[in-house]
Amino acid sequence: MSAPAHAAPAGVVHFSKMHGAGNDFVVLDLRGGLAPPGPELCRRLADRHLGVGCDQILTVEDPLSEGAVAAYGIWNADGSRSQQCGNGARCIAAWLVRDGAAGGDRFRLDSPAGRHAVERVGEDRYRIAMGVPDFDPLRIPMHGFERPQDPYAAGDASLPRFGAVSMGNPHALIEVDDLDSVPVERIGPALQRDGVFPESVNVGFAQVVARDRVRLRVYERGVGETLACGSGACAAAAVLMKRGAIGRRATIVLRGGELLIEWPDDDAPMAMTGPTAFVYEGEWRNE
Ligand SMILES: N[C@@H](CCC[C@H](N)C(=O)O)C(=O)O
Repeated sequence: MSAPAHAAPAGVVHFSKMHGAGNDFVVLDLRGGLAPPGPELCRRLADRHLGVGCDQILTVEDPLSEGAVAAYGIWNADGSRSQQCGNGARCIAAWLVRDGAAGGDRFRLDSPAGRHAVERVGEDRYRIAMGVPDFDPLRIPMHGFERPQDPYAAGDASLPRFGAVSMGNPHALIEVDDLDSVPVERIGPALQRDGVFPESVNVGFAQVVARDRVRLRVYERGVGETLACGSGACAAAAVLMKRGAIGRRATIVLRGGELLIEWPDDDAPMAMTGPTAFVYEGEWRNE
């Protein structure tokens, strides 16, 4: 058995560079019980000038539950951990299919947020069951709106421009009229620092274009604005669908690509379908 990724033999770490709709990843194979990378190694790998460069580091790990083909872990570019990564889930699925470990076009994956049913629906396209969106402020977590009579907790339409939801990770959504003029770089970090979200938050800005089409930008926790955020697309769809602003099947248009989100009803798991891409294979010298 080889040594942990952050103490690899001769300081060499093999990785796959991938992206899903422009959200890019360094993928490390830690199956066989290899130790995960520490925050410092994640920051160095993610550095776009001095490292490989990516939004997230994803680890392929041994399954956590019976029937799953593998589990995956998620680290943001700043070294912090996350519980959910929609674009990452599709890329891990594609990685496992290429590896031969998936065993077919339908399989199950374990993530820190739970188990996901995966379906390969095209050469490089995957559909992932992303779980049931959770609007309970205590579980997002989001302070200040915990009482059941609060309009937010009740899912009331009286707060039409703001919403928050957990997709396993925390998301806030602000609906805007003109996405291109939103000061994403100012509002995103300000909301993340706000004590309302004790574990910080991924901040989405959505412009509804039609009942089945939404433009979205996301200022991600632990990264900054990315070209796409899969869980952010699900979160935006969840807030807008629950409010009735869009239908239950919608295309979310992100800066790096499009994701199809389907949520038949409030109690059903949400499904996200989108692209994956291998960019290159590499070796990182951990010196
Ligand atoms: N880009 C991801 C989300 C990655 C984690 C996020 N930044 C967090 O800290 O929760 C996606 O595609 O969902």
